Amino acid sequence: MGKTSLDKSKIKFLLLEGIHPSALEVLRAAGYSQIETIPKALGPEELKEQIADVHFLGIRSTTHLSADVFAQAHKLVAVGCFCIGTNQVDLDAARERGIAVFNAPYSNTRSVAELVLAEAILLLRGVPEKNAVAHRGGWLKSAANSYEIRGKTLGIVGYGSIGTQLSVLAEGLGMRVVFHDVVAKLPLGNARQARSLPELLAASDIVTLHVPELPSTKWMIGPREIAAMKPGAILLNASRGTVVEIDALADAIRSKKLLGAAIDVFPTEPRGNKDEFQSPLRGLDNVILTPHIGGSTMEAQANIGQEVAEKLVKYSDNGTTVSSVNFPEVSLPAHPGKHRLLHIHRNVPGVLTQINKVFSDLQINIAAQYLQTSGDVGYVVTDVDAGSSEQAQELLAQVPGTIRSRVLF
Ligand SMILES: NC(=O)C1=CN([C@@H]2O[C@H](COP(=O)(O)OP(=O)(O)OC[C@H]3O[C@@H](n4cnc5c(N)ncnc54)[C@H](O)[C@@H]3O)[C@@H](O)[C@H]2O)C=CC1
Ligand SMILES: O=C(O)CCC(=O)C(=O)O
Repeated sequence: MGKTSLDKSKIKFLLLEGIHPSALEVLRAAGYSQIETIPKALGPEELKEQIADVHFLGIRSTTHLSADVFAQAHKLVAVGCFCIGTNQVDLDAARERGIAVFNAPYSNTRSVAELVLAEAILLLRGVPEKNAVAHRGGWLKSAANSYEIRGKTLGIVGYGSIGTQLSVLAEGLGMRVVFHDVVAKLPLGNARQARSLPELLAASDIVTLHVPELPSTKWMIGPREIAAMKPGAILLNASRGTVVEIDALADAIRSKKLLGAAIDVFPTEPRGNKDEFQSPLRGLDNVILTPHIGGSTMEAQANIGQEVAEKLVKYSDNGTTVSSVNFPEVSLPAHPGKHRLLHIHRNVPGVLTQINKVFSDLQINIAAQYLQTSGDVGYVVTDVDAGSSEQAQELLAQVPGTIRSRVLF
């Protein structure tokens, strides 16, 4: 891969999936003007065409970036996931091509916790079903199967940023909280950590899922786990669509094993608002179906837009990779009066020696140098006096093991 060293006016951003305008404000304020926005996700073929000349790509949860797609993204420097989850991106393939990936790990967590709690209350009162019946001209005034939330047990699977916030909010409403996590976690308030998933399932009136998409969480809730839940319990999933076997859930709702469910994420989701949503859960009145909007509040989206755009700008302007999810993390100071050479390479012995040989052969004085490695990739940043970088940049790009090099003026 060759060198990348561009004037800001030539750097292209492509923002997909209706990323909040706060991102554009940050990019424009930083001097970037070539910014294209598309309100939906793109399929692989369209994506390959669109990203061929793009330097920075912004996506949310629906755009899949595979090794195959990255193979066509010859100019891509970084990807911003304007969300928490990065399961939609082949992070290893990106790193191997020297493409840094960033996300917003916290900004929408409160929004998810609020939605889940509201859904739990509505489902315990049978509101989705009563509402659907009323829309069809019916009248379902009854206390049967309607319960207060206080005193009920909430089982939280995945006690991370979202799970812990939910724990605190639920206890505020008088709920008991039990959680399951693969890591030992400090229980907040009076919550307690279950010894296993089956123990949580057996103890909970409401089970809510807040795990990332991982091989270990794929189809984590299937027929066996649903059978282990209390009769008349409720299942909430605002994590990832691959965590719950949706046919098993539909069966459990139809057989009345479960009283209701709220599902925000699906194994297959439409790419945009004009595409049809298909699911075996359609038509089941006591299932709340939402179009992956757990994090879709104005507050969360504005914050995410700003946060991720700032990370892209920092990487573009200064080389800083702090909080990248797939890349060696380096925090860099400003470099006034210096040129900054960024070198991404295979993490094999001898590359740093070769890099520094370039500077010594050219008799270039190194003002500062930073190195970090992550797995199979190394990242070396070298500040040199302005005016001496051009020849060095050309020779650095030829160092064996180079993945990508860039110079910042
Ligand atoms: N519906 C929506 O719009 C949104 C969905 N999400 C999803 O929610 C997920 C969770 O978000 P955060 O709480 O911020 O993540 P987090 O990383 O803070 O917490 C996840 C927790 O799950 C635990 N975990 C991992 N594997 C597990 C397993 N097999 N069993 C039990 N626990 C396990 C981890 O140890 C961690 O404590 C995200 O990865 C994302 O996929 C996030 C934001 C919005
Ligand atoms: O808002 C989105 O597009 C995705 C939210 C989400 O699932 C996440 O943040 O991981």
